[in-house]
Formats: sequence, structure tokens, C-alpha cells
Amino acid sequence: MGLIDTAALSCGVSGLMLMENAGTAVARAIVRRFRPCRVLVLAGPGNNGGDGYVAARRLAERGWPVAVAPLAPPRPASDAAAAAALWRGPVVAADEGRVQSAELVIDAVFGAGLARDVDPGTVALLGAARRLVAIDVPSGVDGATGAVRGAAPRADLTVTFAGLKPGHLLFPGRALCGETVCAEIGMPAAAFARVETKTWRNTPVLWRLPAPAATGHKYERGHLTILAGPMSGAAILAAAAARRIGAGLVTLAGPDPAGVPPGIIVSRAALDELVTDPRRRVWLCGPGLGVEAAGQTLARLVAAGRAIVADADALTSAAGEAERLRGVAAITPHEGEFARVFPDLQADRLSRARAAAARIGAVVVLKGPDTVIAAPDGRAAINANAPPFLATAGSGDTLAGIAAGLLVQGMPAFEACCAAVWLHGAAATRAGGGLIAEDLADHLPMVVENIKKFNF
Ligand SMILES: NC(=O)C1=CN([C@@H]2O[C@H](COP(=O)(O)OP(=O)(O)OC[C@H]3O[C@@H](n4cnc5c(N)ncnc54)[C@H](OP(=O)(O)O)[C@@H]3O)[C@@H](O)[C@H]2O)[C@@H](O)CC1
Ligand SMILES: Nc1ncnc2c1ncn2[C@@H]1O[C@H](COP(=O)(O)OP(=O)(O)O)[C@@H](O)[C@H]1O
Ligand SMILES: [K+]
Repeated sequence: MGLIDTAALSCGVSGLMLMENAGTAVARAIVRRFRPCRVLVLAGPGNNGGDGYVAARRLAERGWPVAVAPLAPPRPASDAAAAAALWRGPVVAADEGRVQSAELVIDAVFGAGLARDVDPGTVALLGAARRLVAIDVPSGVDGATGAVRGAAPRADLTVTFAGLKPGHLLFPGRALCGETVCAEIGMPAAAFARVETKTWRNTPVLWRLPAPAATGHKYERGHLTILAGPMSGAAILAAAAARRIGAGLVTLAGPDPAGVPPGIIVSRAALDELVTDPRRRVWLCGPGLGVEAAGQTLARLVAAGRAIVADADALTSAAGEAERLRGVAAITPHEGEFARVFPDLQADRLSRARAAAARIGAVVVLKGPDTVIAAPDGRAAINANAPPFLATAGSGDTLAGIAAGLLVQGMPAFEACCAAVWLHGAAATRAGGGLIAEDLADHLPMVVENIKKFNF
């Protein structure tokens, strides 16, 4: 049982009432999407099964032909047993033929109580469904991590309750949920207040973008320094993004970056000179820099106490030596870079990002289709707005530029990184399928305008 469920019960709410509301919400979601058809409910032994019995009763009350196939009897004297006792319709054996001939199957086998791998017989049954509606999660998906325990079916619709769980947002779970509906089931506000939430879906309600002061000048909006190396395109992409998101001034520091647009300042001054300039508070270190140079400059910037976003080659320079990253504000690794820096961290993405953030005392942005942003104090956000065409060279450099560009405007590191990841996904969605990394920055202003319009 989830923390919120336990808190609800200790607030005096009856579990049976929540179950009644949950099953009713499932039936309502089905009625809204499908024409009346023959339904088979596969019911497990716990409360997930109990929700299934309620959904069966609610659909039958509307005249739908429904049968329940219990995979195990409900636990004695449980809420699920009470819900099962109220079911007056047909109870049939759970066999593959019945599942195949049903026009819609409700997966009420396992939910939040999934405790081990699902057995092959249950996997085969669920896999035989023509159309599947999952209660809470497709059975086999771990709601806390999105991992699959043994196997899990692909649902057409998943109806969950009170709030999305990490497993609805993290792959592979996300891909198996189909359309996901979150139903309100009367969970009291006091129950939410009792549970200290530390994991969120990344949306604009989590952060507030900086706004320039009416009388501000460019240095007040922030002066970002980006180290440029032999692959200067990476630093130029990051600089464009930082400028579009509102950094007042962006300097590329490097020997001779080629093809720099006119609004970007280039400095060939020695690092020792630049790093002592107090206005150069925030730095981006890594994209296109070369591993050796990145390692050396990173150490120098950390020693100078600068706020640093470390990406790409700066991360590779810390392979197997995560302690080299202590002192930075944020790191933005993809899976490969993460594995290089933290080879011993092997758990799910959410836990790994959290553990890494705690270890180095910095925000970790573990990139991917379900990017996780984790802070050293345990807060974490999971991002779900990134389209797959972001998988194109240079889009990570752009993300690092957005994050550094927000950091330099005074946003705290966790909020800056959450905002950067969401804006990056929203810009990619606006850019559409043919996007290349160069396009992303140009879409940022409209994305920001839309956020303002919706009053986030
Ligand atoms: N509580 C509330 O307030 C609300 C809860 N709600 C609903 O309750 C659901 C959670 O219910 P739950 O805690 O009873 O767990 P559930 O997922 O039904 O399964 C537990 C049973 O399955 C068994 N089992 C586990 N894994 C297994 C495996 N691989 N293979 C075989 N057996 C396995 C496990 O066995 P055991 O480990 O005890 O041996 C136990 O008997 C939640 O998802 C939501 O739908 C809603 O009604 C809203 C309000
Ligand atoms: N399948 C995907 N769906 C959504 N976003 C993705 C996907 N694959 C990668 N991304 C995003 O694209 C970016 C790629 O970054 P990275 O791998 O560092 O690229 P590069 O080094 O070429 O700039 C990251 O922000 C990542 O989250
Ligand atoms: K289920």
C-alpha cells in the first residue's frame, strides 16, 4: 500500500469507500471511451482485484455484459473480499480462451502491491487480451520505478488514482500504460499533507522563470561564460540557447572558436584571468571541450568556487572519480556518461539520479526520454514532455545552455534544471519532427510566452 493510502486510512477515510470510488472511476473511464461490449475482469488477490470487482458491478449496473475471472480468492476479511461479496454477476475460470473472446479485458491483477515477478501463466493470460484496461498500473509494472517485474502487458488505457506514480512516467512502464487517466477518489487533503512529497512530474508549476527588472542592465540579467574547445559548435549551440532564455551576456572562452554569431562575445584571455572576474559567477564546462582540457578547467573552476554546469567532456573527465564533480551546481549526463562517472550505481533511473545527487552534492539531470532531475536533498522530478526527435546530435548541448542560462539569472539549481528540461521538450515539440539542434533555441521565446499566457 502506498504512503498516501496509509495516510488516508489514518485520517479516518474508509478503504472500502476509496475502493468504491476507484472502481467507479474505472467504469466511468471505460464508458466514456468504449461502446458497450463483453467485458472480462481478471481479478488478483489484493485491493487491485477489489477495484476490479467494483468496476465490474458498476459496468453491469449500466447493462454491460461482464464476468469476473478471479486469479486468486480475495484475502479474507479484506476490503477486496467485501467488494467481491457485492458482485452478483458471473464468476468464471480464468483461461486464455475466455480472455481472447472478451471484447475488453480489465487488468485488476496486481497494482501497488506487486511484490515479485509475475508468473508465466498470468503473463500469458494478460497478453491474450484484445483490448486491455489496466487498473492503477498494467500488472507487472512497478509503480515506484517503471520497471517490469517479469513481464507486463501493454494496456490501451490505464486508470490510476490520486496522483501519477513514477512508473507511469518512467520507461518502460510509461510505454505500457497507453492513455493514462488519473482519477480523483476522495483522498482527503489531510492525507496529502501528512505525506512529504519529494517526487513530482516536471511541469511549470514546479518553478518560476526569472523576469528582467524594469531598470535592469545586461550584467544584472547574468553573465555566462562557456568554455569552448576544438568542437566549438557545441559551445555555440549552448550559447545560443542561454541567450534565448534570457542570459544578459554570454562569453565563449577559448583559443579561437570558429563561426561564432555576432552577439556572442569571444574571449581568448587565459582561464586564470577570467576566473578571477567576480561577474563571471556561472560557467558551462564540457561541451566540445576535449576530455583533458575539461578535466583541468573543471578543477580550476571548482577551486575558484564558481557555479558550474558540467556536461559532456567534463563528465567523462570524472570517469570513475565522481568526487571530482563535488562543488559543481549541476551535471547533465546521458546514460553513457552517467555509467562512466557512477559505475557502481545500478538501480532504477530515479534512485540512481537521487543517489548520484546526494553523493556529489549537486543537481543531477539524468537525460533520456524520461529525464530525471534530482537534487542532493532528495527532491526529484520526472520529465514527460520530450518528443523522441530530440535524439539528435547537439540537443544535449542546447539543454546545458538553457540550464546555465537560467542559473545565471538567479534561479536555484534544481528549479533551473527542471525548467530547462521542460522548456527543451516544449521547444522540440514546437519545432516538430524535422528538428535539428540549431532550431531549438529559436523556439524558446514562444514557449516562454505561452507559459506566461497560461499564468503558471
Ligand atoms: N489502499 C487504498 O487506500 C487504495 C488502494 N487501491 C487499490 O489497491 C491497490 C493496492 O492493493 P494491495 O496493496 O492490496 O496490492 P495488490 O496490488 O492488489 O496486490 C497484492 C497481492 O498480490 C500478491 N502479489 C504481489 N505480487 C505478486 C506476484 N508477482 N505474483 C503473485 N502474487 C503477487 C500479494 O501477495 P503477497 O506478497 O502478500 O504474498 C498480495 O496478496 C492499488 O494498486 C489500487 O488498485 C484503490 O482501491 C484506491 C485506494
Ligand atoms: N528518445 C528520446 N525522447 C526524448 N528525448 C530524448 C530522447 N533521446 C534523447 N533525448 C534528449 O535529447 C538530448 C540528447 O542529449 P545528448 O545525448 O547529450 O546529445 P548531444 O551530446 O549530441 O548534445 C537530451 O536532452 C535527452 O534527454
Ligand atoms: K493492474
